[in-house]
Amino acid sequence: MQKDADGFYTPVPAGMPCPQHMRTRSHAYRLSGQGKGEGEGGARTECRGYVRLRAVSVLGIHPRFPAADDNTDLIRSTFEVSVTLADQQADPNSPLYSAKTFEQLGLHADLLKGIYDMGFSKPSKIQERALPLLLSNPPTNMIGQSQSGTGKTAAFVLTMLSRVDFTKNKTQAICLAPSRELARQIMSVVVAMGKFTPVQTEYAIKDSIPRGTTSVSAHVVVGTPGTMTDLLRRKVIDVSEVKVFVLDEADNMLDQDGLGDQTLRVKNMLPRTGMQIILFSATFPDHVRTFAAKFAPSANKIELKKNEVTVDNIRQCYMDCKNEEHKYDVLVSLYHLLTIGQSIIFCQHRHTADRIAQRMTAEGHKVASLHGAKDASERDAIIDSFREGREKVLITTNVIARGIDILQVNMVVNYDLPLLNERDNHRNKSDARPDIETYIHRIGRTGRFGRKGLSINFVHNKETWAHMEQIEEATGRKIIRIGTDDYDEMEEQLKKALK
Ligand SMILES: Nc1ncnc2c1ncn2[C@@H]1O[C@H](COP(=O)(O)OP(=O)(O)OP(=O)(O)O)[C@@H](O)[C@H]1O
Repeated sequence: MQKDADGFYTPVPAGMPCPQHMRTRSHAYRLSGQGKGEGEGGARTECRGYVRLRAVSVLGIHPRFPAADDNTDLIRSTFEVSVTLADQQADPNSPLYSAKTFEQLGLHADLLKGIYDMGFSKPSKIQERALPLLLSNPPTNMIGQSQSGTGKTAAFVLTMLSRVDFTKNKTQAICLAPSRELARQIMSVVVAMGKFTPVQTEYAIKDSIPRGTTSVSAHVVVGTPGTMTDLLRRKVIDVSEVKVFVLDEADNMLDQDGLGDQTLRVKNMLPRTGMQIILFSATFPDHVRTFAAKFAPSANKIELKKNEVTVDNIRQCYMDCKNEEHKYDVLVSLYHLLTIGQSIIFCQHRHTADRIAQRMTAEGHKVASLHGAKDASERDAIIDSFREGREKVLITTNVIARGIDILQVNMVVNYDLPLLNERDNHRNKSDARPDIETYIHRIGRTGRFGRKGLSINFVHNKETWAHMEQIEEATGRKIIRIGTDDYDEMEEQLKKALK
């Protein structure tokens, strides 16, 4: 296992023996088809790795998620991983479908090497459609929408890397994301895809650049809007040569009730002409679309219809809880199922996440909690530990609702359904409205790139019931009931969902 300067693990080359599982996203991709039940894959790669015997589950699901650092119960596995996404990538109705190869998309040979090294074999639909538009000259802005987990990151990372002139030691591409966790993840993709290029990278996230640094000239800078604004204001980054400006989770980044002001401030400090602006998200609600079109004028647009926004491989369920306290009991009764793969529990407030985590820990369960009130280094340690599979259950807030890509996550629980900002809601609780976009992003933390996933919503009163119905209507997807008192039924339903 190797750590680079930023604390990321260096990808293990395709086809190499695997000493440690789940160390990098790219590597994790190659591994995630291990065992049965993942016959849908397409990228054929193999791994002779270690399998944790203890991971055999009550559901009979194969030990797909080998983990952690203790080697005591690891045995050398001899079976091969063959992730055959081919079926889905061959289905024209799938968001993973493409009629083209990466070669046909006009990418530089060094980037092709990076892509194949990550275990990708064919583009997804968004990559096939967006890349030729993104790479054509003169550069044209892009507003791109595609379902969660369908490969948007690769589309904009390849564009940034394609447009950088590596002979110049100047910042040429800037990417903003709504959370430090997502910025770090995007950077890991830049590093992996740019492995065969001389790309230099830098973060613009809290505590990433030592005080006193006066100049950053890395080719690609990835960060969050607050820190980026600060660095640009202090002229630490010379932006005169910036050619590409990317907003991941663009609807969130442009939302006037969220990060919109800060993002606009960043844009106003970047070159006014000749800069390609790229906006990507799985959701673009109507109230942001108009602003997005102004922010990225004359953009090529790739849009989804409202009923296409969620993917079919995520089974959406709900559990009818008696009251707030019963939600906790139900969560605890689910614990065993939550730890078969990995799971993320979303709460509306930080204090709820902390309280649940403390209670569960006190009762002997192993869970982690992550939210924006924790300091930067603690946040990094928690998400890294979860990514590496050391923690199986992560209790969190909306801070990681978007973008986070951890293939082993097969369950998402909405302990609290997402609500629109309280300031948007009327004081009267019954006027609160569900945050449909956040719901779509939260459940999208599972079911990545064609994998199966399950989301469970806890409803416990008239309001939450009404919110769930509104979500059903807005997404055009049925949410199926799972009983809370019959453990066998619960298990049976979960088994069905993950099959
Ligand atoms: N062409 C490909 N072949 C195989 N795997 C791919 C391909 N493109 C992307 N992936 C993998 O699919 C997963 C999801 O990709 P990514 O995180 O870019 O999704 P996304 O569309 O940005 O999702 P979100 O909307 O949640 O941010 C990642 O693990 C990525 O490595």
